[in-house]
Amino acid sequence: MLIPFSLKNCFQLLCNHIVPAAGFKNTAKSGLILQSLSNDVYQNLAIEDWIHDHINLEGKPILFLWRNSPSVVIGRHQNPWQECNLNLMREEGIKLARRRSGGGTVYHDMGNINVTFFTTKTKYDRMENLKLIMRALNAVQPQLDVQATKRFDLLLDGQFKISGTASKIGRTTAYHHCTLLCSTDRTALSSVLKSPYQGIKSNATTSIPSAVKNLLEKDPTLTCEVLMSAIAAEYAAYHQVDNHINLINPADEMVFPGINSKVKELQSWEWIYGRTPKFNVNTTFSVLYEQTHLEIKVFIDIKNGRIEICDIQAPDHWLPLEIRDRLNSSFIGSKFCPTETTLTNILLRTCPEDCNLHSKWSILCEKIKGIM
Ligand SMILES: Nc1ncnc2c1ncn2[C@@H]1O[C@H](COP(=O)(O)OC(=O)CCCC[C@@H]2CCSS2)[C@@H](O)[C@H]1O
Repeated sequence: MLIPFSLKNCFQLLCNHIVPAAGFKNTAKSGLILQSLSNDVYQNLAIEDWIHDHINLEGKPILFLWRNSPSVVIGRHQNPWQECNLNLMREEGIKLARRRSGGGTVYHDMGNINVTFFTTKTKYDRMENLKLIMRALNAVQPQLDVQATKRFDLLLDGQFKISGTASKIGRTTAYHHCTLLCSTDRTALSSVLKSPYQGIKSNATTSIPSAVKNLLEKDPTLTCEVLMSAIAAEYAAYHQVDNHINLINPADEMVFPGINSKVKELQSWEWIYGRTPKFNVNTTFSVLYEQTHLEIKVFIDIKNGRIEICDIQAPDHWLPLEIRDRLNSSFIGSKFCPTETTLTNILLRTCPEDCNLHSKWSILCEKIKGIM
């Protein structure tokens, strides 16, 4: 049963969960089922952080159900240039988010359900949570063949991934979150999770691609709504809590004090791109200039998302050495990002009056933007 949460009773409920150190009495007897009213990936990830940071989960686990508008969610230690097609995502308005948990990259849309299990660190048990999801699935469709793997994926018919797992373990609390593919756009999923960028070297965590399937393709009655209610019902039965799905608004500062600053941090360039482990790009491209093909070599070192070393090598007769060196050093410190303003300003700073050089540098800039 869905119960819209009034601000007052939501606050009350959450207060009951807030750590006693924050001055609130903790009187809640059992767990809680929450569902987000927002489809914004940053707001929903911020709710996870907020609960992780503020709530005393001792004897009171929380289940959080949420869905996002089209987004790609990378793991904490990943490289977005290696994992997805950033240009396509920009064109299609698909958000990019970096989560706090480790692991690989997944695609979310309204056909994908996210399930977060919050517990104390001692009660944290991913296999137990996956078994709960499997029981929920079998309760609505007993014929489904779903198995959990050693990596905590859920496989349909022994071969198609329908769920991926990640987790964050804090000092006292932990959460395990997983996806569940119900009716996701599989074409978008596979095109967006294909990186077109060549020559990247890094130690970042790499994703493990699998063949995926939607539960709705197996059985058209398995809609997101049906699956979310089934998971909530199974959770309520297992943890002996109310079968209410409490709807929460992650934009509500009254209920979640400090939530907006968490959202801002998750949306920031510094968190999404700047947290990428150090990497380099070593590539070559060909430029057509006055009917001749020129080979341009590029070597760029990127640290904290910014260019640390830049070595663009073009034939000397085409781009004088001195200019090339000036251009290379102008890049240092710039964000590795095609909308970075310094990319265009470099042009004016380096060769303010030379039209010929301007046009050559514009060509190079466009090519370099293409690898960002
Ligand atoms: N939504 C979704 N669900 C299941 N599998 C997916 C999904 N999107 C992509 N994939 C497949 O998984 C691999 C990556 O697998 P890999 O094992 O590398 O990574 C994961 O599974 C991470 C799961 C993170 C879950 C969090 C829960 C809330 S926020 S995100 C990818 O290349 C695709 O083949």
